[in-house]
Amino acid sequence: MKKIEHIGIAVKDIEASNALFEALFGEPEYKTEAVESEGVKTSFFKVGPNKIELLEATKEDSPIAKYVAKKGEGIHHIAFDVEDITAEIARLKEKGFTVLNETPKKGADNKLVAFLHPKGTNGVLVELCQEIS
Ligand SMILES: CC[C@@H](C(=O)O)C(=O)SCCNC(=O)CCNC(=O)[C@H](O)C(C)(C)COP(=O)(O)OP(=O)(O)OC[C@H]1O[C@@H](n2cnc3c(N)ncnc32)[C@H](O)[C@@H]1OP(=O)(O)O
Ligand SMILES: [Co+2]
Repeated sequence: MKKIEHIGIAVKDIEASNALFEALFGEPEYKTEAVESEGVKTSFFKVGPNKIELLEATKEDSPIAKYVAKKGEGIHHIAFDVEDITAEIARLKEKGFTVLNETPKKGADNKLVAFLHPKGTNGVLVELCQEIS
């Protein structure tokens, strides 16, 4: 894994949270994108070299809707940048991690993504991200 690609924060109202995080960071979001397959609207902020992803659910069975209903708003996942997501999935499976989608799927911001189950990672939902070239 190369670096943290982004930190994902689950929110109830992305418009209100965009204003809040703009006030916090001093810069507005640089991108917004809906990802239908995950049932989310996202927005992205740059903080120096780091990236924050806000996620609001757009449907009831979205992972974000379930998470907010159970735990409330807050840090939902940590995403790591990887060179070769298919190789990384194979390596982590071999190590005994539970990969939630063995076939990488299209995420936001031009990435292929895969997730590890938080039950196998001390309660942290881990996302792997590979830049689509
Ligand atoms: C925008 C695209 C992409 C990007 O490009 O960046 C994204 O970031 S998409 C983000 C949203 N998508 C996902 O999260 C996909 C992966 N997640 C899942 O497949 C599911 O959420 C899950 C992790 C398998 C949980 O689903 P499910 O079992 O249906 O939900 P439960 O509510 O029953 O949870 C079971 C268990 O897991 C705990 N949990 C759930 N989510 C998290 C989390 N984010 N972090 C830590 N723990 C989590 C939940 O609390 C339950 O625990 P117990 O209550 O102790 O059983
Ligand atoms: Co993410």
